[in-house]
Amino acid sequence: MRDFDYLAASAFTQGIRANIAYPAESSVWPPRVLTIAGSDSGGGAGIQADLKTCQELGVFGMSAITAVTSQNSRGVHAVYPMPEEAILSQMDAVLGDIGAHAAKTGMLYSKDIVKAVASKLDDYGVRKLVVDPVLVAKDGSPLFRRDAVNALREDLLPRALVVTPNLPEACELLGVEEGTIRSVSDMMEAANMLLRFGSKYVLLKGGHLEDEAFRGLAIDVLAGGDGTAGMQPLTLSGPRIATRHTHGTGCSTAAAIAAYLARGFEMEHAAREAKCFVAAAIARAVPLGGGIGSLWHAAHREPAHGLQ
Ligand SMILES: Nc1ncnc2c1ncn2[C@@H]1O[C@H](COP(=O)(O)OP(=O)(O)O)[C@@H](O)[C@H]1O
Ligand SMILES: Cc1ncc(COP(=O)(O)O)c(N)n1
Repeated sequence: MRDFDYLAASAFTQGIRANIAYPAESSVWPPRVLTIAGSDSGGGAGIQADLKTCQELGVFGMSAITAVTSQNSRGVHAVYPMPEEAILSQMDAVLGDIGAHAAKTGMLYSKDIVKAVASKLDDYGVRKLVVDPVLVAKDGSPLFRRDAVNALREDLLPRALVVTPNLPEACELLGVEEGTIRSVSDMMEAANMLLRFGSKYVLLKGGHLEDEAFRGLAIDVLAGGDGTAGMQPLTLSGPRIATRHTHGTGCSTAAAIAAYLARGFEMEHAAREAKCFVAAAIARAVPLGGGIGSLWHAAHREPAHGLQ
């Protein structure tokens, strides 16, 4: 089997090939996703990654920018948070007119921004909410103020359909030392503990996991669902691609989940398809700049993947 041939079997690619017939009503088609996140001038993460992902996955992407970052493959040079008023005004403009079938939050930076966004999402009754609790960039630069963590826990997670932390973010949310989650079984325990903050699902991403027993694999854990808190979570696993060019993996995963949810997929299906989409984009990552290169979002439709 050629690398990533397995992607050809995904429901999404089959759907694209078969030209999925969407219902004609404009309230349903095209499916729409609002991303509420920071701008990454380097084009690899944040709003830029989210909108590329939406376009690739057949949904109409819209944005409310929470902060402008001057960023490239080597790191974050500066962060300019937007005034809350400007963020809420973007959300009103989009949600009050075009509407969104799902929303995704990324970099929210401060307690005040988290609280304001949470309350605005309530006003519009956005139910399919994917919260990516973005805290640090791949080079380790902080993308949040410390006061945002508690607000994420108390104000946003209870409203989320799914929260998608990586391992350091999960430790921060749980208030344990970074590096505490060291194995897949630690991930399962942590994912169940994160459910206590009130999201319906937790997708704990294992890109940072260094578990010798699972070398060669990139494993995520999905916990939650109807009445399943405390039960054994699911593992979603795929080959670990040997590359350092992973700028934008987290944003693209959360945006892809939002896109699939907007298209009507159930959570497990959306998470599995998102993982396949991101795996292809990592396999074809572009080593632009002198640091950590970015994903290539069009990879899933390239002939090399047997998808056309
Ligand atoms: N080298 C890799 N090969 C394959 N999949 C990866 C790799 N690194 C991360 N992933 C996957 O990419 C997604 C994002 O994971 P992660 O890197 O943990 O998030 P973040 O970008 O927020 O730090 C997860 O589904 C994870 O399993
Ligand atoms: C504006 C912004 N938002 C999020 C990230 C995290 O990126 P990643 O997806 O690699 O964790 C980033 N570097 N910049």
